[in-house]
Amino acid sequence: MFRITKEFHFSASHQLTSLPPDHQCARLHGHNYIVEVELSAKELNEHGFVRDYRDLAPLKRYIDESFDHRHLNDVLGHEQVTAEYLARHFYEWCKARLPETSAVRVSETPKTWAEYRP
Ligand SMILES: Nc1nc2c(c(=O)[nH]1)N=C([C@H](O)[C@H](O)COP(=O)(O)OP(=O)(O)OP(=O)(O)O)CN2
Ligand SMILES: [Zn+2]
Repeated sequence: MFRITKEFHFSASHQLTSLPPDHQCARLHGHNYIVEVELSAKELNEHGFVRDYRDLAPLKRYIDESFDHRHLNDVLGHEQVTAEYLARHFYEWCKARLPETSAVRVSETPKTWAEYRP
């Protein structure tokens, strides 16, 4: 199996309102998010690629236009804007366009990663 990954970066605010009020993430705050998309294939295409990295350009546009410098509770339309839910959201967006999508990871801080891999 061959696997490739590409990272996308954006900055955004969120507020996890279901957490207890003394949890720091119940307050409005922001992160410099990293989204890492993983694509997999048993065989390479005629160019020796799982998929051209350039084919992920629409995801960059989607992130720049809809997520960068926005409030994620508004973007996703719910209050549980966790790294886990973001990873699943981006997985489903990518899978609908790029069938080789096998997982998406999201980082909120330099020490944390959440992954969605069905
Ligand atoms: N499983 C999850 N736990 C937490 C999430 C999440 O999305 N999934 N999100 C948050 C906060 O939004 C934020 O990411 C804070 O994370 P945390 O690692 O607790 O933040 P710190 O950098 O302040 O942690 P230190 O240990 O002080 O470095 C919380 N949990
Ligand atoms: Zn947070």
